[in-house]
Amino acid sequence: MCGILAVILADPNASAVQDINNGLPILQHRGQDACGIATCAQGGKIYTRKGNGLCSEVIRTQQHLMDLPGNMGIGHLRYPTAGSSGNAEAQPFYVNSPYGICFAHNGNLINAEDLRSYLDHEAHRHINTDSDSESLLNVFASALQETGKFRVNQDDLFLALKDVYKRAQGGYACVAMLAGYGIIGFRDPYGIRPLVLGRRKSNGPNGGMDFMFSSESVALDQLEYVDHHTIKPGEAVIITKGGGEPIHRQVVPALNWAPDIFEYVYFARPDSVMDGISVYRSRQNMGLALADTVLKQLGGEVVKSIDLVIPIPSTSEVSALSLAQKLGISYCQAFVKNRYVGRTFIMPGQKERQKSVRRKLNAMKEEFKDRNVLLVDDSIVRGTTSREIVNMAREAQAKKVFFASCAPPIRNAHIYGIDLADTKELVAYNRTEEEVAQHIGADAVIYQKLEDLVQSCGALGSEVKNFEVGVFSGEYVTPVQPDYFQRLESIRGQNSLKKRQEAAITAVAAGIASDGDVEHVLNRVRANGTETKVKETMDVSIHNFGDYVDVSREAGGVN
Ligand SMILES: O=P(O)(O)OC[C@H]1O[C@H](OP(=O)(O)OP(=O)(O)O)[C@H](O)[C@@H]1O
Ligand SMILES: NC(=O)CC[C@H](N)C(=O)O
Ligand SMILES: [Mg+2]
Repeated sequence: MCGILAVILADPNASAVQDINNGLPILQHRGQDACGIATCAQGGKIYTRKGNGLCSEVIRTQQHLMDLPGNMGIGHLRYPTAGSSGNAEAQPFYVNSPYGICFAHNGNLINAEDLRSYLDHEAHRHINTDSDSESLLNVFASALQETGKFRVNQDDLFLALKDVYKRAQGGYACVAMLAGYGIIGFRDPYGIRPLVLGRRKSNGPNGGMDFMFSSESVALDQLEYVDHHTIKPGEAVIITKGGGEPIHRQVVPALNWAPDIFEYVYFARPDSVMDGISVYRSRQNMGLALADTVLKQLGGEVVKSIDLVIPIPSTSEVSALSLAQKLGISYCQAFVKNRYVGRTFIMPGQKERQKSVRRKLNAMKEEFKDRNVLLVDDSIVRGTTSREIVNMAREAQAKKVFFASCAPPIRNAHIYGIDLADTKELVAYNRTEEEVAQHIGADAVIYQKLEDLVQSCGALGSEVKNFEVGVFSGEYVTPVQPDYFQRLESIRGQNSLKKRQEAAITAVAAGIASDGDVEHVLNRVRANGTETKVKETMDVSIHNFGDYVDVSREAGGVN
């Protein structure tokens, strides 16, 4: 899952990077691995700064901002999908031909390999990373190159995008910046990934309008961009640097309008409106519907015996409150969150995630002692959070611990940009609900019904009635090649092997461990407690290092 932004200001002397740098932290919950900004100054010169880390780690000083001049630019926050988490895959990507294009993508392509082969054999374009986004940019650039023109116009751009739509399969919401020309936003024909456009009166001497594209409306709200327009499936919008109104075009007919329901369940901020649906309201509805299921599944007597409904901060708070109100049970925020620890699920590396749940959440023991509690979370994915949390409730001497999830059991891969986990890592994979309860140590687990989840979002008066729900149902909104899942698993396997090898080679080269096979080297690194030293030598963030060691442990090599 990623966050994208693009800004173009009416005043040619104004600085777009301010808005981008203020907007990215508002979308930080969408990606914590890497961050980047590219701007374009007068004369068409492009400036970029990107790398691994949070935005505050990548854009650290005033000088960094001053090094990004120009009145238009794009920004990206990365939570990687199937590629790697290396610096080289941080976005925006740039190609110099034709015209100089910068590109930022939220989503995941399910035919990335075919695109690479097309780019290699037919378009003769070199792709330097494993990122599907780099391929997508090059498909666009190649189509644009076909015009053979010295300068392009809007029709050329829309035509090139038609080619992108024809070739790219999967989920994608994208922003692009053409040097000296303007910015573009477009969205896949199924409307899986979100994109919204807003406008603001310019403060510049000549008036006019500033424009911003964003993954979520909350960034537009906070930066005072109004009059929000949801980019429709298959629609593209161009805004040129000369001022003037955005140019909208339905480049290809919409094949559906099925936003990813996981945005409403977990990813988006509650104060965003996506595809006309308030995330906050959808979460309230999830809580109400889940209350009915809890009552049905546990029965009136058991529900009466529950003393407290307790949310797992932060995402489930809205739903847990409406659930508590509907069941007439007291609501208690008995887990307190350390606001300086980020989202745990989107951290790379199981060990890091596990540690972070404890660092992030603290149980107020006196609220649990001798009470029956119903813990509510938005979803149970790997079960990392729920297992730790139930444990903490038990340590605090709760009597009965029930666990309710606003989302149904997750048993399938997410293939459109929210890289949930390898299916085998999903706690509900090949487990019944009772087995999940046992695994996380709860007295019972109550899952939302899929139809109730869909209804919670779909009943909110938007045009959107369909949702992408493949993680729950195994049925995906786009056609998927039959061997795709197999290939996905194999890519994941190769990636984890590559990471283990890199870590082991570094450890040996730095003299931290003596030579041996990969798993033995990593075993020694862990046993000596020299992970940090290897990390420093590798110059990767601490999160990423967690991943190196974890994957080796998951593979059975390190205990
Ligand atoms: O079953 P798991 O694999 O643990 O994943 C699910 C958990 O991860 C997320 O929390 P996270 O800490 O990422 O974010 P939040 O603070 O927004 O709830 C989500 O809200 C669940 O609590
Ligand atoms: N989660 C995303 O949207 C990621 C975008 C892209 N597939 C990447 O890995 O960089
Ligand atoms: Mg959570």
